[in-house]
Amino acid sequence: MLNTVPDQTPRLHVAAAVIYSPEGAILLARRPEHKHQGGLWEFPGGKVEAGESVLAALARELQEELGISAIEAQPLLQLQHDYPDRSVLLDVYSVTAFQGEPQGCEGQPLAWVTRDRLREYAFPAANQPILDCLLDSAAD
Ligand SMILES: Nc1nc2c([nH]c(=O)n2[C@@H]2O[C@H](COP(=O)(O)OP(=O)(O)OP(=O)(O)O)[C@@H](O)[C@H]2O)c(=O)[nH]1
Ligand SMILES: [Mg+2]
Repeated sequence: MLNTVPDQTPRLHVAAAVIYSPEGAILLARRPEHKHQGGLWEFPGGKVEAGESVLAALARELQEELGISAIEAQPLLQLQHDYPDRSVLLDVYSVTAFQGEPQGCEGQPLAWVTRDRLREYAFPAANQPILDCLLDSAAD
């Protein structure tokens, strides 16, 4: 029988957090060199596992990567991006309260960055709509 079903790589579902300090700075983490989009700065987070809710994934990733517990998270935006080697669906939340002091638990460098300095950091291409959103809201 002819195979008429096109090859489809499933879209990777990712939960990511724009984490705010009480002073309003945003936490960035640098992706390890050997990982997808390595060396670029990201909003902490990771893959949603099968059967897991996005918020549960977000909380788990922030605990694993930064050692913090998210207390308040609001949906910010959802976006899709097709890299040559993978397609992602990013579910982005604003985290405005958390418990603990963020640390690079996986050895990743961290930076607290004010919105006016976000442009100085190199991000994966998928992140452009997130940056547009954050920079737009800087106008208010
Ligand atoms: N966390 C995060 N991932 C992003 C961002 N932008 C972006 O394109 N991604 C992509 O989304 C995917 C997230 O994967 P990840 O490497 O964080 O996943 P993970 O924490 O579960 O890591 P693991 O696979 O080593 O367990 C990667 O392909 C990554 O390149 C971002 O701002 N934050
Ligand atoms: Mg991750």
